[in-house]
Formats: sequence, structure tokens, C-alpha cells
Amino acid sequence: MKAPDLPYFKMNGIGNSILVVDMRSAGRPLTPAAARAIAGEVGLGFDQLMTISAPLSGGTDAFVDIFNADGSRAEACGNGTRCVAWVLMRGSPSHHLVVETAGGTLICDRLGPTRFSVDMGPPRLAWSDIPLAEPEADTAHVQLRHLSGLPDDFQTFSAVNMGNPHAVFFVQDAATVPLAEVGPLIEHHPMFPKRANVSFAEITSRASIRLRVWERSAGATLACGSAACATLVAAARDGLTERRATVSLPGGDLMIEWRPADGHVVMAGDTQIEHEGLLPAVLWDIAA
Ligand SMILES: N[C@@H](CCC[C@H](N)C(=O)O)C(=O)O
Repeated sequence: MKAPDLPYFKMNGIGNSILVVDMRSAGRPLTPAAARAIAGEVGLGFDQLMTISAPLSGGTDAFVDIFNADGSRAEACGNGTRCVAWVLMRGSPSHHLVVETAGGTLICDRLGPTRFSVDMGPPRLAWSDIPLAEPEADTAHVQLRHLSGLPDDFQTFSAVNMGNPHAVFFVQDAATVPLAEVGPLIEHHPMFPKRANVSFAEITSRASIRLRVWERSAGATLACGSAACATLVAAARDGLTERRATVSLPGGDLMIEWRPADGHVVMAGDTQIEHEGLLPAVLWDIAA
């Protein structure tokens, strides 16, 4: 039977470039090679590609697989999840959605026509959950060992897993961090067996943070939702901010709360649709 062409939605979550593909009629998953082809030859570049499939577990509305532009998989993507919520709730009276990803179950709520919140679940803070390569008693202050030549600002980081691994560095001035130089060095540091998303955070008040992010497998991005969540957790854990703050990224602002009631981290922010279309069925035949 001929595979169907599949609807895609080119979107962004405050500048984080997201391609959502509705695979519910495909009957088979997207391969990493197809994800790379979509980003490359097909010309639909993205930071993350989110595929929507039928739910795997009871009580969820969809399963979402997340690919980086190099074809690797990510366990979480906050900005992409808000875009998925826009796609699944458009034209529907529903204001609430539960999606499952490789990193856990995410709850989405509509706050406005293009504004959504995502409950990203609780952060995991044990060294083995990040994961780090070796035991660390205090994951809020980890020394970045064996990497010489970095300024003092980049010697100690806070490690947080928000479904995916994050290293958060607090700096005096986020704007002057040489992201393209230090980002890849830290992402690939042997301390991170699954590599890491790398954040540089400047505390601007008890309720505001300025942030720049080097994403694992995607590089410098205008925004990263899970990094904003990880940063708020790291900042509140250190007493630098309250548990609710505005995180300002180059692409815009996210409101992040680490809820005292259940320990979950909730993000709220905008989404934007750029265009939509159909992806040719032949792509589904590209092998892994
Ligand atoms: N942009 C995302 C997170 C991206 C995932 C990352 N590159 C990884 O490999 O973990 C977000 O908004 O959370």
C-alpha cells in the first residue's frame, strides 16, 4: 500500500525552530536518516523535529518522538511540545492535552490562541540521572575537570535532567559568552556520557534570568525550553531566584515555575506557525 503524504507544520517556539510532522496515518516511525534528509535536502531546516503518533499508553493523547537536526533523538523539548499542543488543539474546543515522549509524560494547557503551558514534570538531580560520568555528591556545584583554558565563569556548573541532560553555568554577562567556542567543548566533555545541553545564565533579579543556550546536537539556538526549566531549577536551588521567574532568551521570554506543591516544573510561552504543507511519502522509505 502506498504511504500517504504527511502534514507538516513549520513553527517556532520563541525562535526555537520546530518542525511538527503528523505521522498518525503513516503506520511506521520516521527514521533518523529521514529526519536528516528533511533538515538537509528537503530544505525544511529545524532545531527539532517532533513527530506525532498514536498514543502508546492509556490516558495520553499522542506519542511524540523528538529528533535533532543531525538525526539524533532528544528525550524532551519544551518549545516543541508547545508547538505540538498548537497543532493538536487547533480547531478544537479542547484546552488540555497529555503527550508521552521518551523522557516522560508532559501535560499541556492552552492559555491563549498561541500561548501554551507545559508541565515538564519534576527535575532529576542525582548524578546518575543527569547522567554524569562519575559520582558527584553535590550536583548543584560540579567542577568541570580536565578542561583547561576556560575563564573562571565556566569552571563550575549545576547539573539538571529535565528529561534531557543540562549543564547550567552562572555568568556575570550572558551576552559576552563565546557560545560557539565553549558550547561544543562542554557538550562533548567526558563528564557527560550522553553529552549535554549547555546554558549560560545571568541572574538579573530574584524573578528574572537572561539565558543563552548551546543545544546538544543543534548548536546555538534562539531559545530552549527545557534549558530554561533547568536554569530556573538550578537558580532556585542555589537561592539565587525565587521558584518562579521570567527567563529571557534571544528569541523571547518564557515564564517558568518550579511548583512547590508537587515539585514539577511548568513552562509558559508563545508559539508561532510559519507555514504548513505536505511531506512526500517517499521520505518514509529512507532507511535508518
Ligand atoms: N529546544 C528544546 C530542547 C532540545 C533538545 C536538545 N537538543 C537535546 O538533545 O536534548 C527545548 O525547547 O526544550
